[in-house]
Amino acid sequence: MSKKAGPKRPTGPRRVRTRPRQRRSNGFDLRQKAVAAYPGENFQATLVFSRHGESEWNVANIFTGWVDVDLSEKGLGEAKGAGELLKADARCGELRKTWEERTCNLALEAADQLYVPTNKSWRLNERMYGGLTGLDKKETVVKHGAEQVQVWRRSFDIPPPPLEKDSKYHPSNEAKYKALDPKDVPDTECLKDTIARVMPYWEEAIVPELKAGKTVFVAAHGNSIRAIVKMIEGISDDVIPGLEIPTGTPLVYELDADLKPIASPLAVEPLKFGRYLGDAEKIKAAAEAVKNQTKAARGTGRCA
Ligand SMILES: O=C(O)[C@H](O)COP(=O)(O)O
Repeated sequence: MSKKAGPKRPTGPRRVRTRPRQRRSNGFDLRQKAVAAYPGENFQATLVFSRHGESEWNVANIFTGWVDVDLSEKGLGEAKGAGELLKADARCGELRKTWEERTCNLALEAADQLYVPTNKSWRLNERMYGGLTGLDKKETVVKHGAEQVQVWRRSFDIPPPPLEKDSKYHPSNEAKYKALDPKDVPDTECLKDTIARVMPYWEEAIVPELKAGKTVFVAAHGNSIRAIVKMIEGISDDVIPGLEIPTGTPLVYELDADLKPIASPLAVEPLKFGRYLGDAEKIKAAAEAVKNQTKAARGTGRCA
């Protein structure tokens, strides 16, 4: 069968390409890089977490929970630094974030990705610290003892004491939470409670983008990130107390077609799959500093 002549190609001088071929978006190149880096792993998508940059209450060592506080000068720098690291390593396709928008916006601006579609949800908020909200962490140790405070901070299923409904820190007294179903507004939360309210968002707002092969950047909080990471890494209830999340430091997961994490040689215990971007020694020291926020000064028994 003779080939039917296709449409007549316009005659006249051939258009000379005056500009170099437009490079595919970095996203595609980085995706190719990731696919090439994990041959045989059936790479599907990249997931990046970053805890917010250091906040003013982190500096003051105050239990924060759902209270929305500003970033410190150092935290602003950390947020920008996270974006600079992202720029080199992960082209975000989607952004999921909490109400704490400062870190996201600064990070995406530094990564030249302010155009990324964003979505925010209270479900990514920090664990609600209940009756500890607004209290100094070291003074709380002096009052209740280091062991009890460690249980409240890092146990899997033992929450801090509930916060009084009439407290100025109770979310039900904040306009931005007025639309929430009252049953979703906690008086206190343990990590198990945090997981229970983060997971519906993970399934509905993050998984579909990952399944579409997009790089999703989740800017959230120490314990809401611990909640998702526990599930991704398969960390047990008795090991999870040992996981600390430093502020403003991108944590990258490459996921396979079943959204299972691909092991990374750069992962640091108790992580097996996630790799932090940045200086490993600085990151280790920052995670240790989070752990030591409740440590009293050596030998005095008083708070440092
Ligand atoms: O809510 C807070 O105080 C911090 O953001 C997390 O505190 P933690 O490291 O003591 O859990």
